[in-house]
Amino acid sequence: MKANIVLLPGDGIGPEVTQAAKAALGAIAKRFGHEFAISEALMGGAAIDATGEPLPAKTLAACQEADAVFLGAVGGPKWDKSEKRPEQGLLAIRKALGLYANLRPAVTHPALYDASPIKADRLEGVDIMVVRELTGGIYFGEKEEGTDAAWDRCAYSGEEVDRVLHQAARLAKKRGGKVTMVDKANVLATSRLWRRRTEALFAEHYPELELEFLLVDAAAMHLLSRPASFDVLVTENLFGDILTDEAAMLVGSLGMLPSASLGNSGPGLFEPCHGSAPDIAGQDKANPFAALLSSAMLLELGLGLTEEAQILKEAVYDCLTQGQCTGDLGGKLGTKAATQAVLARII
Ligand SMILES: NC(=O)C1=CN([C@@H]2O[C@H](COP(=O)(O)OP(=O)(O)OC[C@H]3O[C@@H](n4cnc5c(N)ncnc54)[C@H](O)[C@@H]3O)[C@@H](O)[C@H]2O)C=CC1
Ligand SMILES: CC(C)CC(=O)C(=O)O
Ligand SMILES: [Mg+2]
Repeated sequence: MKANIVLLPGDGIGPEVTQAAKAALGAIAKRFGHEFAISEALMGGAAIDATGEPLPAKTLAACQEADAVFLGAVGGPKWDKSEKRPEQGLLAIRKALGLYANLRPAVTHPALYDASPIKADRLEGVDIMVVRELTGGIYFGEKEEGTDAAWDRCAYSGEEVDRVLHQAARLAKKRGGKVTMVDKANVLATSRLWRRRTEALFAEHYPELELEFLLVDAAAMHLLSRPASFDVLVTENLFGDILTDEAAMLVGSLGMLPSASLGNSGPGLFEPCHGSAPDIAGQDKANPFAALLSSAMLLELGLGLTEEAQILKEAVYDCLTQGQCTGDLGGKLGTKAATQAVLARII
């Protein structure tokens, strides 16, 4: 097949892990005879430096015309005090492409049990699909920032809630048949909206699914004490952001968590859950597997190439089984060598 893929390397370790993704997509294309036109565009801090904007119009236009988009990571101390922030570009592209559902799978693997701070017996069989609402809530509300006071508005419409709930329910039907909805309904009005919409929507459309409600503080605890009891976890933007970094440590490292951001039409955006990791940037230390697993999601969910995605995932997991991984997982390989180990299993 022919596909137009746009890469947004971004900042910090973003370009390092994007190189890994590019190499893997190239290797898959070669093995299966696909023609992937892979191009790169400016995004985040790199784009601010070059153009003054975190998401230049040219970049957005290229993404809108693409079949799929891959993003490394954006941000870093260099831009933390600047008027325009790299992260604004990330929020803007998610909004512009209508990517309201962010799928973040957290799946444990026996080869990584030692890398997790959680006891191995709790990690057996953990396979959680977090569905994070991505274009609403407090990240997108009005804000005011004064020297002595500041506020952020958190707002959701029923429609915004329903569409991501449908996405979560459809996934649960194909998986273990359970949905956990996480909110703070004992305090927040928006959470009470989420709860009412969830009760009504599941009663009407998905009565066959098991439905669980958890308050977010307790959910953070249950994720560690009984992670294997979760199937699909659906939640609002802020809670999903936080809980998925926690879930990454069930797997063993933030460098292991991939994601797919999807809307109703147009290209999906595929990105590791981690940030630009300034503390290890430029040192060949970044774990490229979250980026490679995000590339597998791009192949499967972005381009419909299921077999190709499976080959890439198996290559990553085989490396893990053989201990061929980066330092965050207890391995000895650098980013480039870990990527090569995966590529050697694809060709
Ligand atoms: N999607 C994105 O572009 C995101 C961007 N950010 C931005 O990234 C910058 C740094 O944020 P932090 O809070 O430090 O979060 P971070 O996710 O960049 O790093 C947190 C910790 O995890 C480690 N880590 C992250 N990815 C890793 C990988 N692939 N391999 C090995 N270790 C890895 C880092 O070294 C660091 O110790 C900030 O500017 C933040 O706004 C943060 C999260 C997501
Ligand atoms: C700019 C932030 C919302 C990025 C982030 O932490 C994430 O998407 O996980
Ligand atoms: Mg995050």
